[in-house]
Amino acid sequence: MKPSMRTPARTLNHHPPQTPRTGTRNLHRQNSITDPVQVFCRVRPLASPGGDLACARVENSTTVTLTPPDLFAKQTVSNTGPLKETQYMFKHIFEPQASQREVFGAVAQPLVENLIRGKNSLLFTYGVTGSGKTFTMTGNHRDRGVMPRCLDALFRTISDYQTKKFTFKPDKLNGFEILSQEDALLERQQEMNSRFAKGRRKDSDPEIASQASVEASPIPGIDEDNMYAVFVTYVEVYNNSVFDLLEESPLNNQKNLQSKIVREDANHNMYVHGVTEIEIKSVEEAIEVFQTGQKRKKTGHTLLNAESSRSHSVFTIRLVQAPTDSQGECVIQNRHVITVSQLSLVDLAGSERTNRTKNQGQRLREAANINNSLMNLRTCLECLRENQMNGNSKKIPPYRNSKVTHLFKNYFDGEGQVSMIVCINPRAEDYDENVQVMQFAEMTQQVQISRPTVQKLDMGLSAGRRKANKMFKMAVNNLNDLGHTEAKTLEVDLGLIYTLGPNFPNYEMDSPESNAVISDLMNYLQHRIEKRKSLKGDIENRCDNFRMLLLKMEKENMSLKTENAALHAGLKLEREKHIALENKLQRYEDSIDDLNRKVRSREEKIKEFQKRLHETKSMLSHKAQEEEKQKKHYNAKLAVELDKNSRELEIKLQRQRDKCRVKEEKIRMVSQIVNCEKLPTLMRSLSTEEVGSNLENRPNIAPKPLDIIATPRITSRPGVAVANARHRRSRSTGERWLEHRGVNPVPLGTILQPQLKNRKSITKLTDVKDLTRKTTKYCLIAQGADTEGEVETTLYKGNVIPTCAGGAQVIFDDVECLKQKSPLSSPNRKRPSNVGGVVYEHHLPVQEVASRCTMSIEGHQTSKRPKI
Ligand SMILES: Nc1ncnc2c1ncn2[C@@H]1O[C@H](COP(=O)(O)OP(=O)(O)OP(=O)(O)O)[C@@H](O)[C@H]1O
Repeated sequence: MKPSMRTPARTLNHHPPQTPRTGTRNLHRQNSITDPVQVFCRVRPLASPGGDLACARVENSTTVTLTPPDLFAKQTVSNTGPLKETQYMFKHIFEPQASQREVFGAVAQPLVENLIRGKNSLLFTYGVTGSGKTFTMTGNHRDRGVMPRCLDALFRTISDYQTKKFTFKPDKLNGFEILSQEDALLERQQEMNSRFAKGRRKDSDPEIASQASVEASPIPGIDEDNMYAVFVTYVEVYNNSVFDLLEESPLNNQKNLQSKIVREDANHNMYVHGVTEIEIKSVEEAIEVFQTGQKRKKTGHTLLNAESSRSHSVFTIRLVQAPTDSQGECVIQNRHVITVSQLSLVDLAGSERTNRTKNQGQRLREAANINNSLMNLRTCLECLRENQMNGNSKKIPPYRNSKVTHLFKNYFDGEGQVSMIVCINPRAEDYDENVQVMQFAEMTQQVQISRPTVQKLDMGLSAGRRKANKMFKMAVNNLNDLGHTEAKTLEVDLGLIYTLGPNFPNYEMDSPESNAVISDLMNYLQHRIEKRKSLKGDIENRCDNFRMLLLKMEKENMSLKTENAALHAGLKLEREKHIALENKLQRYEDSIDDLNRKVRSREEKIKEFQKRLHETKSMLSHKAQEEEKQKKHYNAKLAVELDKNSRELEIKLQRQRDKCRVKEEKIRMVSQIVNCEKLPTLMRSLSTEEVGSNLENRPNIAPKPLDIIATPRITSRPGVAVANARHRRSRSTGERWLEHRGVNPVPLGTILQPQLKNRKSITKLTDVKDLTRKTTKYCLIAQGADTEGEVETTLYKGNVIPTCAGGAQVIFDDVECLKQKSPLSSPNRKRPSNVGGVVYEHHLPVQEVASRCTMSIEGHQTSKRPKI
C-alpha cells in the first residue's frame, strides 16, 4: 500500500506523519498503483492552408505522422541519411479542426473531477513557439481555452456548496486554517470597506462575463456533505525566477515585482513562498483575476509569434473542502479535517532555435533561459524513466536546476495525475523542432506517476446529512403551515434517524405533484417520531447504566490521577536532575570549547615559532656558509702573507748572515794581522777606506792604528776588492747576468719581460765559477701557483760581489713578482700547478684558444708588477 501522506491532497493537512524522503520513494512507487503521464497531441491549423505544406498528418485518433519537407521535393536522401516518415502514437490526437470544448472534455475535465475529489493534477502544454500552447491553455474571447473552462466546470459543480468568503484562510505555509463565523464576517466587512475605498467597480466586466459564459455542465462525484472554497494563484517563471503576477505592488508596476522563492511544505509539497492567494466565488471573478495577472505576464514580439510567451506561466486552482457538522449546516471548526487539492495549469514558453527567431539581446537571453528550463524538464523526466525501468533510484533528477521542475517536483516524485498537451504547428519549417518535441513526448508517456489517493477521516457523521437537513426544514415548515405547530419543536436529529432506521428517502420536488411527496414524507416522519418516543425510554435506561459506568470509571480515574500525580512528581525530579546534568554538560562543553580554543591558539603559536626557528636556522646556515667562505678566503690570504713574510725574512736573514760572514772575515783578518809578524806590510795592502767603513760601526772592536792592522790572508785574486756591500762596479763596464731558473719554466709571454741583457742561464748552481767569472748580476727565477691557482713568477735580483777569499757573494736588492691571470679561470677552478717550476698543462680546445688570445692581452695589461 502506498502511504497517502505523499499526496499533496489530503484530509489531514496539519501535523501529518512524515514519510522518509529518500530511498523508500521508489519502493512506494513500485508498490502503489501508477499511471503513465497522459500525453495528448494537438495539431493546429496551418496559418495559410493554401500556401503552406504540412509536415504533420493525423492518421487516426491516436496516431500522427511527421513527413520530412525534403520528401515533398521528391528527395529521398538527405545529408544525414535516407528520409522517411515517422509515426508517433499518443493517448489522443486532436485534428486541426478540433474544438476547444473537445480538448477540454478529453484532457481537462478528468482533472477537474480529480480536483473535486481531493486529488492533485498537473496539466502543461509543450511545443515549438507559435504552435498553439497559449491558445489551448487560455484561448481567446471566442474560443475559450482549457483554463476558463476548468473554472466554469468547477464553479458549476460547487456553486451550492460554497462556504462564505474567508471561512478558510491561507496560513502562508501552503495550508489553510478555518476562521470562526465572527472572524470571517469581520474579514468580509474589511474587504468590502477596502473595495469602497479603492472605488472598484462591483459589476463584472461584460467582456469578462462573456468569456465566462456557461458551457460546461456540472461534474459528478462531489461530496455534498462538504463545503468548498476556491483559491487561485498565478505566477510566471521568467529567466529562471518566479514572479507573483497577482501581487499588489505599491505602484502597480510589474517592474517592481520581487522574485519569489520555491519552498517545500510540511507535506513535501512545493509552493511559492509568500504568493498571493485570492479566494474567488465565481468564474467571472476568477477570469478577472487571471486577466489582471495576464496583463503583467511577459510576452514579446518574435519572428515566429507576434505575441510570444517569454515566460512559463502557472495558474493554480486550489480547492479547499471540509465536512459540515452533524446538522449539515456549518463547516466543522477543526483545521485537521480540511482537504486541499490543486490543479496546476502550466503554459510553457515555446522552444525556439535562435537561428530561426533571429533573436538578439534580451530576447536571446530569454530564449536561452526558456530552452535551458525545457532541457532540464526533459533531463528530469529521462532520469525518472530510467530509474523506473531499472527499478532503482540511481539517478537523482535535477529538479532544482530549474524553477519549473522544482515547482512540480512533488508531482513527479510524489502523487498526482500529470497530463501534457503537445502542440504541433504542421508547417514544413517547424519539422525539425517538431521531431524533437515528438521524441520528448514519446519519452514522457513512458514515465509513471503514482495515482493520487485521498484519505478521509471518519468523523462518524451521516452521509447526506446536509441534504436531509435541508429537506427536514422544508417538511417542518410545511407541517407548521398545515397547523401541526408541535412540528416546530422537532429537533433535527439526523444522526439518530440514520443510525436507527432505514435511509432517509430521497425525495426530490421537481413537479407540481410535489405535495404528495411532502405528505409521504410527513407520514414517514410521524412514524419516526413514534419510534423515537419508544427509543427514548430505552435510551434513558441506557443512560442510567452509562452513568453507573461513568461513576465506576470516575473512581478508577481518581486512583489513576493519584498515581499519575506521583509519577509526575517523580518525573519532575528526574527532569530537574536532567536539567542539572544538562547544565553540567553545557559547562563541560563550554570548557572543552575554551580548551579547544586555547589548543588552537597554542598550535598557531607553535607553528609561528617553528616558522621562526626554521627562518633562524636557515639564516644561521647561510651565515655559516658565508663564514666558511670568508675563512677559506682569509686562510688563502694568510698563507700568501705567511709565504711572503717567510721569504722576506729569509732574504733578511740571508743578508744578516752575509753581513755576519763579512764581519767574521774581517775579524779573522784583524786577528791575523794582530798575530802576524808582517803586520805593517799587510796593513798597507788593505784599503783604509774599506777597513774603516766596516769597523767604524763596531763599538766593541777598538780602532787600532793602521800600522798594527794586518791580514794574514792573501787574496788569490790580486787587485780584486774584498766583499763590500756598497761595492758597485761601474755600469759603464756593462752588466752580465746569471739567470738561475727552473728546468722547464712556464713561458711568461707578458709584455713586462725581465730585462736581463747579456745573460747566462743555468738551472743548477754547481760551479762557483759561474758567479765569479765576469758575472755582476744574479737573478733567481721561481715559478709557482698563487692562492688562486694562477702562475706567479718571482725574480730575486742581486749583485754578485767577489769575496776576499776568492769566492763571490750575492746581495739581493730587488724582488720582482709577475702574476699571470687567465680570463677563463673561475674562482673555483684551480689550475694544476707545480710549485717547483713544473710544467703547466693547458688542454684547451682550438676555439677557446682563439678567444683567449684576445682576452689574454687584456689579462696581461692588468697584471701588476709589484716591486719589493
Ligand atoms: N488550434 C488553433 N486554432 C486556431 N488558431 C490557433 C490554433 N493554435 C494556435 N492558433 C493561433 O496561432 C497563434 C500562435 O499561437 P499561440 O500564441 O498559442 O502560440 P504559442 O505556442 O503559445 O507560442 P509561444 O510559445 O511563442 O507563446 C495565435 O494567434 C493563435 O490564435
